[in-house]
Amino acid sequence: MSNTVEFAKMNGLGNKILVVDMRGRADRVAPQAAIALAGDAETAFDQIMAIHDPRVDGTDAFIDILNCDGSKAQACGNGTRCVVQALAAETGKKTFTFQTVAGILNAVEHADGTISVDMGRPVFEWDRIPLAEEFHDTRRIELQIGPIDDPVLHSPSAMSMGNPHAVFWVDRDVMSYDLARFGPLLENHPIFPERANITLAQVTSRTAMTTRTWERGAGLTLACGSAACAAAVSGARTGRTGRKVDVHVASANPPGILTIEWRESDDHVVMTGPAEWEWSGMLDPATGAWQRDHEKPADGAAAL
Ligand SMILES: N[C@@H](CCC[C@H](N)C(=O)O)C(=O)O
Repeated sequence: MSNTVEFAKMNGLGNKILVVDMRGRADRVAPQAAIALAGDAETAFDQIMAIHDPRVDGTDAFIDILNCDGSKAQACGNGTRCVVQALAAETGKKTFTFQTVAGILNAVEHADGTISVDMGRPVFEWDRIPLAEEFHDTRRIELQIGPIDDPVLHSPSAMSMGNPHAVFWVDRDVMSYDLARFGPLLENHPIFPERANITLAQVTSRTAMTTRTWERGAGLTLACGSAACAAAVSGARTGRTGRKVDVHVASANPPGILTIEWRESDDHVVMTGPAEWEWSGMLDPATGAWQRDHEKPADGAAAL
């Protein structure tokens, strides 16, 4: 293979991530390369996190995020934790500042290996989420699915965490809903002009909830970090929870929790959770051709 770059296959609670090192280059991972990598069982991923040279002073990198359908995403919480783990292993640094199309993100790797990402401020205005119609109060928008007089899901909270989210509040186990069927209909509903990530959330206490997400551009994934942030913020915003919540991601594998705090002091949302390196290799960002390199290092640390 010519024209190759290093990449790492990683995951955040099972959310499949390819961290691709595009530093020192002017091109980007081509959407057709992403689609080819997504279609191969070994490199199948939910998001690519492409690390580019910094574009503004004071940042460590610009991160370009692609979904497995080749579309761009503005935010990816689980993927950002993977980038932090990979760069921390490479550099020994513990704190990072990244630029994404949605803005600047600060992140830190803690001594226990968990990673916190400051995901920024949530956005609630209907035209900035964006929604196609004016809603004065986006804590509960008019949208339902199923029989008109007995909807299966209805009245989600809508918001942007850099990317658009709708959170449906449910009383039953989130795994008991046919999200594979409803997800695509809701993701592509005309109310969401840029599509949306669709989450089911069951609140279990003032400090805990369980979620499951159909991701825009990726479908059913094992975990979604920005959706966990959206669910936690929407829980607090609608009075269902306090501002610090343990989000149990129902389908996560390995099982796990994301702790989300919507800080009163500065309105920022901080997500804390794990990241895991699986293996590394080289890929061609134009075509998606790839080959595997390293086996897992003894200390389990990420390696690009
Ligand atoms: N898995 C991600 C979310 C990725 C982006 C999303 N599919 C979108 O298009 O907005 C996460 O952990 O946040």
